[in-house]
Amino acid sequence: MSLLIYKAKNELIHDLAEYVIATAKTALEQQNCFNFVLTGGNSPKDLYHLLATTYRETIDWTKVYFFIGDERNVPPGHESYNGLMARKTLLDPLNIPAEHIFFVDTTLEPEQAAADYYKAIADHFNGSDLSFDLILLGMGDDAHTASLFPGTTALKSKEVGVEAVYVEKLSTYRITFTAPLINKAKNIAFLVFGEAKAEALKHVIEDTDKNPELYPSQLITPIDGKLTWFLDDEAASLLDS
Ligand SMILES: O=C(O)[C@H](O)[C@@H](O)[C@H](O)[C@H](O)COP(=O)(O)O
Repeated sequence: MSLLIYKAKNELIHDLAEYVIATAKTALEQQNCFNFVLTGGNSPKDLYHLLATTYRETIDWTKVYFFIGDERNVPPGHESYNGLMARKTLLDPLNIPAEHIFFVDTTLEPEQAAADYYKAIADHFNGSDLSFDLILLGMGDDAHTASLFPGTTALKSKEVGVEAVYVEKLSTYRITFTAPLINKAKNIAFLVFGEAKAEALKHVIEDTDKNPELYPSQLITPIDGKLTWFLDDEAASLLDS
């Protein structure tokens, strides 16, 4: 069962920050570390800024390990590199050390970049279950999430892993967590803002006959974890109340 929280975006961002901090505190109490997967795109920028400023002193950020759920096939310094946005808005302001940041090495060919990234993740978990404490996800107006785009091969993957996938509509490769890897998480939070996503969101959440080829976000069904949707009023405007 998933929980839907929706309200005006400026309030919602504070709810989301409180949720991230509460989830981190639980993980830190239980295991003295917090394995936190960031999302790319524009939706999380205000949240990252809030965590790095208003919520800076609320947890021991030296015990947090940061990952990215998907990456574009561009050099690490490119403006479209998700990791660069995360560094600028969150990681650099918090002075997170390099050894606590696990990003995709896109100087490699996509397949190698994906394989190396998955190995780095597996090495980090050091034989224990690859269950992230929190995975943040955005959603496109085509219902994609991470880089699980409609009609792509990655949607069919049954592997717990990271895959390189060619996205026809973008005419480029992406590197992405597979749905089975995402679904092992203890907590998953979608951030969906704006009217442009309202129709896709209605299909993702309310369609009884699921069609993940068309609405890939429907693949996100945590095995044991909790799924929470953080929606602004515009994105939620077509949902049955
Ligand atoms: O690489 C990316 O862009 C993201 O991981 C992607 O899945 C994003 O979350 C959605 O496209 C929504 O993007 P916005 O937040 O910019 O609307």
